[in-house]
Amino acid sequence: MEPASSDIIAASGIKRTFGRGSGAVHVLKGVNLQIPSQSLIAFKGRSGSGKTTLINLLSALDRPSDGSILFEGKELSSLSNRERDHIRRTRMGLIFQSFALIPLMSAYENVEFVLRVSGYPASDRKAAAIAALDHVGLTPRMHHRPFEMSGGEQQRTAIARAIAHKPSLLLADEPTAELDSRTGLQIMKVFRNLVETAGMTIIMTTHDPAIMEIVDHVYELEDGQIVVPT
Ligand SMILES: Nc1ncnc2c1ncn2[C@@H]1O[C@H](COP(=O)(O)OP(=O)(O)OP(=O)(O)O)[C@@H](O)[C@H]1O
Repeated sequence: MEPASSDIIAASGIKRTFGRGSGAVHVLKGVNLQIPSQSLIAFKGRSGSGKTTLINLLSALDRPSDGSILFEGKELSSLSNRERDHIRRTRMGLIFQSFALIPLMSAYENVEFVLRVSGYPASDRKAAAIAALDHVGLTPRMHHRPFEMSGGEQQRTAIARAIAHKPSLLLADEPTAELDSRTGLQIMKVFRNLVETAGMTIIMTTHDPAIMEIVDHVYELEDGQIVVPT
């Protein structure tokens, strides 16, 4: 199938093998994917099926052993490391299961700090951090440090940090795994709002059937390939 211009990601024949020779592990064996812009997508699959490996490839943290990944029409593997870093820092946001916040900094400082180290213009940093925290409903808690916040608030801080530079793609590896189901659904509301109001595309991994019910598409990884999208 030809990639449609409205696809933010078009990947074909992606393979990823770790190791060599008799010790080689063939994790992805020819994954094809087309992700429409402004959609909320989940990858599912048993533990070890390659979800994190795929997220690392789509976010240009890793390179495929074979195959092509077009992100906003650009072939990621043809770019230098510097160009890939630039795309990741400007067009993508990453969120992890463990939040990964800096403990001694407030929510606001956590967001502002990441803008600072990624070279975001100094004159716009304060406004961008405040807008991102507002987007996830954290304005009242922005001067609290992580240990003074609930798990859901900490994850919303991590989301604010990932969206403050206004990326087009948000990649989230198990973002609700450490949260109870009610809080997990609140995070999904934040994601849905980002898709609807900020026009982002969100790709997440999950094991939670309740979450698979509320995303736009679920892709299942099995035996190194994507099986029937639902
Ligand atoms: N750098 C690496 N070197 C060798 N093997 C690796 C490497 N990274 C991942 N693997 C292997 O690839 C397979 C897929 O791992 P991956 O973390 O992508 O699975 P997953 O679907 O995200 O699992 P989980 O649901 O448990 O997080 C596993 O067998 C893992 O051991």
